[in-house]
Amino acid sequence: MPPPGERSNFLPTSVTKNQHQPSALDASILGSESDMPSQFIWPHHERPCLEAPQLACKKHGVFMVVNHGVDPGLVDRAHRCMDFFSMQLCEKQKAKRKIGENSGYSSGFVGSPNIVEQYFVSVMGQDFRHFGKVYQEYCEAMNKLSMEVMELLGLSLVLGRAYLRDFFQGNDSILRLNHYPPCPKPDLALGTGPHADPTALTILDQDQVGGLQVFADHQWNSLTPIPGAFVALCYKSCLHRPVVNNERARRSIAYFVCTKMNKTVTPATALVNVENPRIYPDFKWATFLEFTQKHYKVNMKTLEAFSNWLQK
Ligand SMILES: O=C(O)CCC(=O)C(=O)O
Ligand SMILES: [Fe+2]
Repeated sequence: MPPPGERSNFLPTSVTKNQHQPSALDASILGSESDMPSQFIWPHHERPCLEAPQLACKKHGVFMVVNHGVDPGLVDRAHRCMDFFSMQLCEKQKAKRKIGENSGYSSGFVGSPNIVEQYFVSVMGQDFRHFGKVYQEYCEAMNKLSMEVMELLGLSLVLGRAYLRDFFQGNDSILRLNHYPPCPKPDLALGTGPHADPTALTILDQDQVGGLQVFADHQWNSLTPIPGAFVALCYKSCLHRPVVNNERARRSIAYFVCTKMNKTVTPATALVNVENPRIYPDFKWATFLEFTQKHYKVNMKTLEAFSNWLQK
């Protein structure tokens, strides 16, 4: 683990859905096709800005998503429902995650219709249907947004708009609600500790308390919350850690985009060549998830460790 260095404020690149700017892709692909029929040319004002995700992913693996169209009222309701954490422990323990299982008190799976709502009702009872409905709706909004981000990432990798969106269609993504109570000795505690998410893309909404730090340019940098903006962590997502403080509780909602459980994860053939040979063997997402839940605590070397484990 890299040693914690100086902390500074870090402003990641922003990406907006409707930024009215020419992009690298516009210039290199559309510009060279002089005889392209007009219906295939992306109207200038609708072209996405690709520099931001390209730069962010190559450099530090984190960018902000603004102008995303997610209802701020829904994000607000999702945060208010986290008052769940103020309930008696015995109440919360009704949803306790069991060893070897992936859903429970602190994480839940999204996939089939109403699975989140049903989950809340089945483990907590009918009184919690409202929570379930809010998080169901939140997951659906995150799923829509994450597929739009996947389109941008696909374009930025010159794979085309559909490639990654199709790859993650019908995904078995995960929602995690994080609650960090105030800590009398914040210097001795570290939220969940430094880690890199093992999933393809994380869309995180942190409240305005602040505490998320990312490791970039050889130091820990605080990611100051921007109202209405989501933090996106992508590809081999950067090392990050939530830190706690001694005054205010802090909350965040993380949506981890995963493929379908039984999907074979394999590199896009268009990206593999002699200069860029493949590094990891094919695997099923379910096997990787099992590895991270039962055999290995995620860190920066998770994929290498998984790859070795698979080939044993
Ligand atoms: O709470 C945060 O800001 C980050 C949470 C996080 O990194 C995670 O849940 O994986
Ligand atoms: Fe994380």
